[in-house]
Amino acid sequence: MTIILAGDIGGTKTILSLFDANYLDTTAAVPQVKSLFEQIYPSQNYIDLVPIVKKFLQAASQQVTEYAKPEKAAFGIAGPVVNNSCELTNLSWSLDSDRLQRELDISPIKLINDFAAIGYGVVSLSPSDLHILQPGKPDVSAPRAVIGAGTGLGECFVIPLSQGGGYQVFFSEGGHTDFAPRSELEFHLLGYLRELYNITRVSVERVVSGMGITAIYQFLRDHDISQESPEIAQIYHTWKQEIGQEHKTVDLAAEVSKAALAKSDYLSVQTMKIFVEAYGAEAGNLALKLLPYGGLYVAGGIAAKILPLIQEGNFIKALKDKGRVSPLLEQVPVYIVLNPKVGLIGAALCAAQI
Ligand SMILES: Nc1ncnc2c1ncn2[C@@H]1O[C@H](COP(=O)(O)OP(=O)(O)OP(=O)(O)O)[C@@H](O)[C@H]1O
Repeated sequence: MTIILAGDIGGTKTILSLFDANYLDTTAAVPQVKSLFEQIYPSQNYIDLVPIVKKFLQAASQQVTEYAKPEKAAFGIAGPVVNNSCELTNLSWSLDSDRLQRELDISPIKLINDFAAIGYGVVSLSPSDLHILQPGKPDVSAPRAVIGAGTGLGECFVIPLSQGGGYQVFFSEGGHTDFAPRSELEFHLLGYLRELYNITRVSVERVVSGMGITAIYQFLRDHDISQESPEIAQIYHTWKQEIGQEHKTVDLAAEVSKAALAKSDYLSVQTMKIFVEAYGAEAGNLALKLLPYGGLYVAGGIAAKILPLIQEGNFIKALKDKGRVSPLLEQVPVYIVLNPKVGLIGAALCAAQI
């Protein structure tokens, strides 16, 4: 039995899990790890990751019959990871693997970006973890691409290693590439966002993310306020008042998306239509750059929550609407990732490979 510690470290919560990687076969097409014990901790209640891990291992030693001290660990972290160290976005934690290895007496420990962890995780997902949006013609020797809208927009790619099996994940800053409008309405949206944020260049993350949903909603309501429903108006005003506050009582993006799913609010439906199309178009841009015949995986917290809106067809239509090269994209398998633990599983797989 090879015990591995994996973590998904976010500004709000820290999820830790002990995995058994004993039967991990890196030459197998789909590597697997098995979770033995998992706990969730509110990150803000702790001054550092070390006390959380110690508490977790203490609980695991009491509750897991086949408990053994982890041989190695990897943590997917919400923040820029450089040389195995990271200053967390939204937390005062400063993590580096040398210190963690010393204080936790576990070695090696690897720190990776949380979206890169998703990249490690997608290769191991089973069919029930995925919704197939387009079957394409899967080629296991080709790259896989991962895109995911959540608080921001993450993009990475995964390359199968020809020798010895396994995969290598490359993180990217693709979410910060330029938003490219494709219609009159989107050109207006671009101008609106430049004024709203007082910026000259608009990144695609400003549109394809939770923050993007709220911005698109604002754009449409400012364009024609008469269309706003009293229910969403109330949520919008509370959301606006709470900007800059630490404690928030509403999530405007979530409310707009729920109203769009229920088809109960005109502006919300229009907002999500623009969002879904822009998301599909950016997924198509990523696909054109990588030709990921191994699979294009749509991860992140939003996609699975709005699956019926994605299934309506505009996502895949925008993805493939690329002029002369559109037929190339017919062969790309496109999957929506349904398993919210993909990042945690990915961290475990990353640790197993070090
Ligand atoms: N039902 C929903 N529909 C659309 N957007 C939603 C929904 N619920 C939450 N969101 C938005 O999703 C974003 C959070 O995404 P996600 O759950 O992927 O978190 P994350 O990016 O991993 O960040 P963290 O976990 O560190 O907070 C927020 O911007 C939120 O407004």
